[in-house]
Amino acid sequence: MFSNTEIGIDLGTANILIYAKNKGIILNEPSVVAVDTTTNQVVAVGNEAKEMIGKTPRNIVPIRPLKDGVIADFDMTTQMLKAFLKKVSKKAGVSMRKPSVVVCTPSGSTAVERRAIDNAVKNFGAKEVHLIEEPVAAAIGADLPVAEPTASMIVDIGGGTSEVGIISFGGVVASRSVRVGGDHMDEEIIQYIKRHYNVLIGESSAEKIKMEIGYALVEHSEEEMDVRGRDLVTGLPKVVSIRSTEIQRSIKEVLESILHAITETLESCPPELSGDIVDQGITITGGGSLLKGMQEWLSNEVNVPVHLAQNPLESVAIGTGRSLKMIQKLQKAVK
Ligand SMILES: Nc1ncnc2c1ncn2[C@@H]1O[C@H](COP(=O)(O)OP(=O)(O)OP(=O)(O)O)[C@@H](O)[C@H]1O
Repeated sequence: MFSNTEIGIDLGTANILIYAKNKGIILNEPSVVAVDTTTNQVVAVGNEAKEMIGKTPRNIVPIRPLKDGVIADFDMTTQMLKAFLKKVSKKAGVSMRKPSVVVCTPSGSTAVERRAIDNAVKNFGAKEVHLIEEPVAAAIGADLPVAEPTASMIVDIGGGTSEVGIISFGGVVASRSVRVGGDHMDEEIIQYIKRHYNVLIGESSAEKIKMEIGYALVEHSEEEMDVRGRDLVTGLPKVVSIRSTEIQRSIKEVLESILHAITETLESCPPELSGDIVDQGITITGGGSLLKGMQEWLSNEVNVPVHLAQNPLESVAIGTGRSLKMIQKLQKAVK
């Protein structure tokens, strides 16, 4: 049924990934656009635009059109999507003649936004466009047996949202979506350092701290890191030394919200499927699953084995691309 190029797009809050059949991931860039406010034109997208954050002249504003799992700026989201599609058609040598496209959208997007994304991709020349739910895409990408009559549980911890789903027979049996993810951990780190040290640090620094010395709520040997920012009292640059236990404390609430979504989903799982989850465990995907200690902490909390997917950052995109074949089987992957 899909005779032309088959493309899967993970339209994430933090990153956008494009997957092409037989080629794999052909684009993986931050979901950022840089806009010239004097002309309202997009001047850069992706990596180039992200590098501009906090460093541009006043008229060039880098924005994240997707925020907290929803499309915050629709016009910019479609412009960004078009720019990326153009880029892959030029660079990756993927023919964009009437591609069949599956897009995984943030769970919080409304029917109007979904329709508009559908239109934006169709305007680009797509022959057909399907939208897919994030947990299903993540589960397919993580090689879980989604079409089997056995329950697979997936937790995708992204930048703006965390999605929990139990899937069986190609359909979602139970799910939860919370608007917390890795980006909120960064925000909490910024606030913590501001409150305790009177120093303001940028988003990129906060993300770096999280990746280097951030831990889920597990015991670990203390680590330290020097952080550069602006002293809020003197206005001058300042370096402070931060400990990993401080970072752990600052992101505790975000972690607990994710855990709460998992326990709620387990509670709403039909009893005959709960046994499968105890046997198979839970698979975690998304950038947030890479936080140190995440696997250990979650399995301790829910008393079920937790596995890290093979390509946690790419699972949704891979699953989105692969789902083209299964699209008719997937109950919820409808236009
Ligand atoms: N090694 C790591 N340790 C901790 N966090 C990480 C690591 N690598 C990436 N992240 C975080 O993962 C998040 C991005 O994850 P991902 O790319 O899966 O999100 P997304 O799909 O764009 O977002 P969403 O699913 O909310 O739309 C960011 O907050 C990033 O800082």
